[in-house]
Amino acid sequence: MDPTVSTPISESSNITDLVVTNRNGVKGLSEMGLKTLPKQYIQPVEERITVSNILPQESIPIIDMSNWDEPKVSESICDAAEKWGFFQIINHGVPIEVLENVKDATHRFFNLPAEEKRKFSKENSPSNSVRFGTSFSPEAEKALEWKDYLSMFYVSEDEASALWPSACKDQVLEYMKGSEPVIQRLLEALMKRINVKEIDETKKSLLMGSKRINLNYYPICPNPELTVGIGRHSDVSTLTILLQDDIGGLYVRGNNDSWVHVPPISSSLVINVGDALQIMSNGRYKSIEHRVVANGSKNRISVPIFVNPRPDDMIGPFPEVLVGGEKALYKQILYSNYVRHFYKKAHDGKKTIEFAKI
Ligand SMILES: O=C(O)CCC(=O)C(=O)O
Ligand SMILES: [Fe+2]
Repeated sequence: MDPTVSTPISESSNITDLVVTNRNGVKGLSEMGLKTLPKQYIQPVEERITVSNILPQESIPIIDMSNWDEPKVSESICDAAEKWGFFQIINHGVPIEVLENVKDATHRFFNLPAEEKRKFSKENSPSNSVRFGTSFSPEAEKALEWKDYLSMFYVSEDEASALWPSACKDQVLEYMKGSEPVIQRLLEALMKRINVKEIDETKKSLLMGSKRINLNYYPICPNPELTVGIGRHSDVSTLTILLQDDIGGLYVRGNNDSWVHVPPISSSLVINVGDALQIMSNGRYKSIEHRVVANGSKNRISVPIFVNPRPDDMIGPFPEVLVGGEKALYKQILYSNYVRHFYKKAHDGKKTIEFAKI
């Protein structure tokens, strides 16, 4: 072959090697300036977001938490969690500076040279609890997602200080610490409505016994309409606290086949119910499908904290919810088995929860 004629990268079968195996990430691909989307990223038509299935007039609730001890604030939180499973909070008490710092830290990490980020890939990472990767589960996916991520499971402050990337660890830890009071308040309000009057140590473990934080990076995409940033899924958390930048692109399942945009609101946090809370509340609070579009002109970031049970907790509907004779919809399952089931397949809407159904 004439060595001066190189194969256009978009036609190359080496895309998966470049992005996934060699850990350059989709950011590495994006920065090569390719003009068309590689076929590995082309989603089936039904998975793409088009104008025709968006409801522009709808929006998820926005809740002002400045007077969080007033009953009407708790009521709005519970109503939003029951009706939407998704809402935004403002005046939540996490300092703006902490939020800005974690966004800067996210850019700082992803702007590191590929060889620095690769130190945290599956095969190189100093710990199983820190992982740099791309897409969601590339081995199981028919079409890849246009996203890179750094995922960190929180074990302890010491472990985080020693093993998390120095480009972001301090800011990420501050954000996790700063969001603790609001997580506690949200869970207290949600528990009261379902008859759980006190969050004792056992409940605390089930509701917020472990945390995972992800830094998501969605680079500029040549044909955003043909792919997704993240495919349809619900989270496996009890609650997710999501910080997004000012670019937008997160959509939440509305009625029927429609999708509702979550517009960025400066200094707000997006809260959503995850599968674990749906199970514990016996379906009273519902985890809702959501997805992220790819963007043709801007690099987007988001930073979700997944508030989870501990991996070795057994989860199921709380006895307090069933006390009036309500039938349990879900069985008792080991949380780590549930999570394993989630990660071993591609994103597939709300199918994971079938695993827990009676
Ligand atoms: O980037 C977003 O807005 C949402 C991210 C998300 O849904 C997730 O990481 O589970
Ligand atoms: Fe999510």
